[in-house]
Parts: sequence; C-alpha cells; structure tokens
Amino acid sequence: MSDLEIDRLSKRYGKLQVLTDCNLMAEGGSVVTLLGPSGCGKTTLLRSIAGFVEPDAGRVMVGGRDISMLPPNRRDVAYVFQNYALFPHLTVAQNVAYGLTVRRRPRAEIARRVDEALGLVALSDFGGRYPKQMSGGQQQRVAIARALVLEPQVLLLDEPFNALDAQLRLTMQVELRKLIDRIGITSIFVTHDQAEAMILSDKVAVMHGGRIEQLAPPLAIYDQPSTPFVADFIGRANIMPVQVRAGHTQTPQPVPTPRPDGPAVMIVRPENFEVVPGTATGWPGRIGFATALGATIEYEVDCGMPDALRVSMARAPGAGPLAQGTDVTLRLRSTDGAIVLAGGAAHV
Ligand SMILES: Nc1ncnc2c1ncn2[C@@H]1O[C@H](COP(=O)(O)OP(=O)(O)OP(=O)(O)O)[C@@H](O)[C@H]1O
Repeated sequence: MSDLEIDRLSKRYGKLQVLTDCNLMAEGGSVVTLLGPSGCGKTTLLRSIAGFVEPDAGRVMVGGRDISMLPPNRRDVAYVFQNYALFPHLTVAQNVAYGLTVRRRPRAEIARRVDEALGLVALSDFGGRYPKQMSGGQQQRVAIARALVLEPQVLLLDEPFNALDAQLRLTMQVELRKLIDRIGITSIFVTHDQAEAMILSDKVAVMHGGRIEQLAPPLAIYDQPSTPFVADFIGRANIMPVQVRAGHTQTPQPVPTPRPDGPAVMIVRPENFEVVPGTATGWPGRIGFATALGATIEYEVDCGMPDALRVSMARAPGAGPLAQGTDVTLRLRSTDGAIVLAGGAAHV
C-alpha cells in the first residue's frame, strides 16, 4: 500500500508542451483518476509513471522512493493497456504467467501466483482457454490479472474499458473498484468519461492543456470546481459573468462571496435552478426548450444572455413540462450551491 507522488513533472515534444508542472499525490491503496479531454496529456502522464516516457523535469516517487531514473521493468508498477494486448497464441494462464516467466520465477511459484491472480478476477476456470475464446470483458479481466500477478506497488490503467459496451463497462467499473478495495493497491486510472471517474475514484485529477487543474474527491470537484473549465467538464454548468460588490454578486438573487469587488464568474448547476411561472425574484426569461426525461424535466431558458440557462427539475408523477415560449423566472434553490470564481472566463 505505497503512496505514489508526482512532483512537478513536465514534458515537451518538440515545440509542444504536453505536461506542465504536474503534481499529484495518491495515498496507498487509493484510486486517482486522470480525467480530461482528448490530447490533454493523460496518457503521457501515465506513461511517465510507468517509465515509458522520459520527462524533462520532475520526479515520480513510490513509497517515498524516487523511481524516476529506473527503467520500466524495475519500477514495480504494472500497466494495463487500452486494447488488452494479450498474446493470441498463448492460453489465458500463459498470458497471465508471462511476466513471471520472463523474470524466471520457479514453476511452482508461477503456478500458484497465476491461480491466485485468476481467482481475483473470477476466471479460475478459464486458464486453459485462448483469448479469442473469451468475451471482451473476460479478456479485460485477463489483462488485469496479468498486471496483478506481478504484485506491483502501483497499478496503472489506460482507458481499460474503452472497447466494452455501456452495460458491461458499468459492471466492470464496479468490479474493478471492489477488486482494488479488496487487494488495496494504489491505482492510477485514465479516462475521458466523467461518470467512470465518479464511480471509480477516491480522487480525480482534472487535466486541461497539460496541467492538473484540480485534484480532489469527485463530489468536491462537482460541488466546488476550482475553475470554469472544471465546472463545465464535470457535470453540466451554467457559467455566468457577474459583478461582485461588497461581498455579494450583483445578481437578482445576490450570492455571498469572499471575492473582491469587480468582475467574477458564477457557476450554477442545472439542478440548483428552479423554474417558476410568471414574475418573481430571480432571472426573468422565456422557455426556449423543454423536455421530460422521466425522472426529471430539462429546460433551456432564454434570459437575454449569450447562452440559454439550463435547468433540471425533479418531475412530479404525471406532470409535464411548461410549454415553450412561457414567461418564467429562474430562481436559485440555494445561494450556497452557487459557486463564485475569479473573473475572466476566457479560458472556458
Ligand atoms: N510521442 C509523441 N510525440 C509527439 N507528440 C506526442 C507524443 N505523444 C503524445 N503526443 C502529443 O501530446 C499530447 C498529449 O497526448 P496524450 O496521448 O498524453 O493525451 P491524452 O489526454 O491521453 O489523449 P487521448 O484521450 O486522446 O488519449 C497530444 O497533443 C499528442 O499529440
């Protein structure tokens, strides 16, 4: 159960700065997810931990030991690839045994550890099969067993569920989280799927343009995003320019904030707005789009801002949405739930 620490890691390819001053701490036995849009540097950071990429600056420490200078096979970390990378001509057991075989472990030890690893991923009876005789989810479990058999200090997983359909993906996410809890291995997981990050992670590192913009537990990121980009990437967000004066936003419902006077950005989650017909205290607007999704009703309300404001309200049994074109007022359910950040939303 070793801690993993990344200290001011940077990497550039030619003129392209791919990682800038990345800091990250994963406590022993916890799962940290690297989450961000395509090209933000997630895989490069993961590969730097594994030793497949040589950073220009910074350190990687496992259990307090600096492993930055070690080759990949001496780092005590295991890597699960997106496409499983199983050897088709080897059986499941031989695939799982591979890393131990090249390390020339005694045969009896290999047999015991392969049995244990297959047991961990609930594939004890499948050792004699070939990869092509297994489903996608089973092949992914073989790939995970092949990593775990090495008993690494750190498990690195690069979008391991990409090839699976939505239902199986969800099952595998839950299974993987339970497995990691059971064996208590520090794990770093790459995904661009925010729901996956919420399910799997103790902490999420939201990456943007080669930087880690926020590192925090998933709900803390949802409730207290540190930048408009993070707010928009995790869940849905209404992002509104506002003015702050004397500790409050100058908005129809003033929101208290410690920010100094001047321009700021207010973030309101769609479920923190409610639509009330007619005029009241709040943002006056007109319903531009309404749809009932079963459990919720979703509105887009034109309040004279560049973007319509989005609202998500619980649907009472039998109730339908208000008609498009209805004049309404948007109200905050909770001023505490509105987030006020420093001004200059240009980087959203
Ligand atoms: N070996 C390389 N040489 C040059 N540029 C590279 C190399 N590897 C990655 N890059 C560039 O670095 C940037 C980050 O790539 P990376 O694969 O880390 O992103 P990512 O966040 O994992 O993206 P995705 O979600 O699409 O896999 C991209 O612009 C990519 O083109």
